Amino acid sequence: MGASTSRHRQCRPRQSPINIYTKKVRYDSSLKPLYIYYDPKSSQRLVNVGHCFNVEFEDTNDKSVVSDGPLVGYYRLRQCHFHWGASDKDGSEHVIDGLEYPAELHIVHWNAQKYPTFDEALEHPDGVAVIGVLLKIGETNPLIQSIIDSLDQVKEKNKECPFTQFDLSSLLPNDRNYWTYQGSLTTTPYLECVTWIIFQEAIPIDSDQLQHFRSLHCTSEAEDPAFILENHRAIQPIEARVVRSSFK
Ligand SMILES: COc1ccc([C@H]2OC(=S)NC2=O)c(OC)c1
Ligand SMILES: [Zn+2]
Repeated sequence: MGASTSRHRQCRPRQSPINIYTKKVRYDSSLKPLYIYYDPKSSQRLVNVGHCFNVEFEDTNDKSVVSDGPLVGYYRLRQCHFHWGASDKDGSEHVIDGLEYPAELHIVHWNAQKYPTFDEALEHPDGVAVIGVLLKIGETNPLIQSIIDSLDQVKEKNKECPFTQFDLSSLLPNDRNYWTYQGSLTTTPYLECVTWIIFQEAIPIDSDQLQHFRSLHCTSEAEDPAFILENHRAIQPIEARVVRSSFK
């Protein structure tokens, strides 16, 4: 390989999302059950960030955290958001044995035990922990409906509104079996700072609720309106990584 190509060939060995090929997953008996506690008083606001909407939480204290599982120490809850597709046929970022789900919830936490700020944590391989929850078409989800009922207040990019007393833990699946692997953020700058924890069990959302996500604007009030029809990244090469499971 010529010097010029080697200089330009970017080495990014741990990009996300990936296809989780369950036949190649390795059960790891040393993986502990996850400890997850989210205080509804931590939720603060709903923000349209242009490519999606975030529910943002107070992360100046340790009231809402995840620990154990594959993690060392505790990670503080910062925000959650969804990824979806232009139709119900696709939309999730992670794919299971080639099966795409219609959407995926990301719950973003950072290693506040080791790093002083979220922005600093983004710069380290153990800085961030994201819980991924797959969504499947099913009955109306009342928790997601509580978000949708406020989406009209953040229709345009950069708009935000108060969003308090949100019980995020009620969105988690009952079954806590999970897959875990080392990966990255799934939007630019794709920083390789994420320990991924993907639940095996999907949670329900109905088709009309998904359609509300697609009605959000990726444009500000001052611009001609355009919609966030989809915001999921294509799967990336697994490279030398192995996905571990907490279950046989
Ligand atoms: C500032 O906080 C965040 C949170 C998430 C992401 C993306 O990575 C994952 S995971 N989902 C995404 O949309 C991000 O990308 C720069 C920054
Ligand atoms: Zn995400």
